[in-house]
Amino acid sequence: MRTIVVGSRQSALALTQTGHVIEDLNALCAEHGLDLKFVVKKILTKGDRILDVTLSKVGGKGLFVKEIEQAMLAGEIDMAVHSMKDMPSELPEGLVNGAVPRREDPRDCLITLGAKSLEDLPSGAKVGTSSLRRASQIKSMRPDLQLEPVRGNIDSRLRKLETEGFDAIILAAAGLHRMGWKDRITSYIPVEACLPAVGQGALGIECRASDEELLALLNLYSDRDTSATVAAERTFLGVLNGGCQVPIGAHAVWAGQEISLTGMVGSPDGEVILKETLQGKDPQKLGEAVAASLIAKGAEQILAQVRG
Ligand SMILES: NCc1[nH]cc(CCC(=O)O)c1CC(=O)O
Repeated sequence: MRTIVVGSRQSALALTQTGHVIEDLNALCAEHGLDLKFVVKKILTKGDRILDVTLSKVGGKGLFVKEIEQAMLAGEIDMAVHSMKDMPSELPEGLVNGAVPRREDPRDCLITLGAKSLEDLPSGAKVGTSSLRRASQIKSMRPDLQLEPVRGNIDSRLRKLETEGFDAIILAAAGLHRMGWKDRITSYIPVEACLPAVGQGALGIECRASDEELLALLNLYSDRDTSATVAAERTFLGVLNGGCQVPIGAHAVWAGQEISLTGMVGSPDGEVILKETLQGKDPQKLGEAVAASLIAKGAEQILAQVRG
């Protein structure tokens, strides 16, 4: 019997996601007669240590994954579960994304103290989000709202809704669903109104490229439909050279025999929202085509202003 050491960040969401994946993998092992056991090892990442500083100022992609990847390359851990949204586009030599399990709800959602929906919020209401993508799209619908940064893990953001005078905050539905906190959600924001972050709601499972035994199991776990739609979204983001600190959104779904990908680049004030939807069979070509279309509409000028 081999023991697989699963590295995880210490946040409640990371530990919960890791726990869910281990449950699924245990079930798959039982079903396929595989003799593997999983244990969790907590890792403190740079992103967790500086959560209260302005993350975008510290910069650098993959603030949450670097330490985990180093531990994996050193053989201290064997695999790690990441939110696809936080996963850098390039993995270090020797590591691979072994599985993209079936996606959770990709939408953003609103958690309010009183209002029933975004439309229902009074003029001037204070809405918490640190995401330029969310701020841009919400401002374009409701320029009268006051958007303010709110940092921290989802549990501390929910607390801040009450302690820091917000009327509402916006979070990814997937995180709340996984935590079992569905009842905190006031309303879901349709993807047509607010395109999610690339990969939102999806997980990626990283392991060493040489770990054939684990890769065989992860291959059974991976969801082909989610893999392809997330690949289209990530190609789109890669062409625009975006991380999570830029006002870029994308969402891909299967529409019959093809993938339909919508991409968005917006100005932080919400005055310009560029969008394109295209269909295609090849995730890479589709991601590139949607990015090319937005570049033709002026996406690079908007992004250059944001990057400063
Ligand atoms: N940026 C932080 C982050 N990374 C992943 C999730 C949870 C949802 C997901 O899997 O996309 C969240 C919280 C949020 O944005 O509300």
